Amino acid sequence: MTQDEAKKAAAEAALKYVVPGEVLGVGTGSTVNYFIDALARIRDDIPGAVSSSNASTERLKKIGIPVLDLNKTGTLSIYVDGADEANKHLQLIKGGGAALTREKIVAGASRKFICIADESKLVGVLGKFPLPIEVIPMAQSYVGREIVKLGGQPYLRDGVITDNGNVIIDVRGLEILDPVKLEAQINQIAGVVTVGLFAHRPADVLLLGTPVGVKEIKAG
Ligand SMILES: O=C[C@H](O)[C@H](O)[C@H](O)COP(=O)(O)O
Repeated sequence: MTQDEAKKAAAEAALKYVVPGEVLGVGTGSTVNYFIDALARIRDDIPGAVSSSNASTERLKKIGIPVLDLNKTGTLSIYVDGADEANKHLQLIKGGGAALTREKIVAGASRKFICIADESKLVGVLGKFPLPIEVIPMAQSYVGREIVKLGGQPYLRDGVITDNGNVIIDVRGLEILDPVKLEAQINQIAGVVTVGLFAHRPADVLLLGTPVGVKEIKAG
């Protein structure tokens, strides 16, 4: 099984969590793209979706699913999104596609967060994947210096501006032993919009595509 087939299998497995007649939250990335393709088959059951990026918005509109404003929908039943890394507590690193802030907002506004990924994303300790941080442009050097104090090596992601008009700093060299603490520490730095650590609000269900089928891991 290729990595793409594993992503697709995980994405298809998430369909069973979709509540007919209810608006859902949709994340961003190559795994979510498979989920959006799958949603096309049941689009008549879906009144609309809240999207975490301009890219997903375009894709949802193409298959005829209305994209709604989170300020008008209230709490969502489910949010489906991928991850760059996940641990067994379903804490995640996200933001490889620069959509982390809107993703964290929609995840926070949803009752259930279903994470879909291929099995390579499951790790013992988070931090091998460079940790993305969305930063207000004028603060990029300052935030970089503060990250060095925390033991990380900050790299500006070249040529990337987020959907919110900000920059991304990727942090290497962090072994994240206490994700909840590090998330709070980085989010405290002035100029940080948010860090791509989803530890305070981890996923509720992790669907992992493996060669022997989709493995479901639940929180707790
Ligand atoms: O900003 C992007 C998101 O956090 C994605 O969910 C994450 O990068 C995983 O993407 P993919 O499904 O392409 O591996």
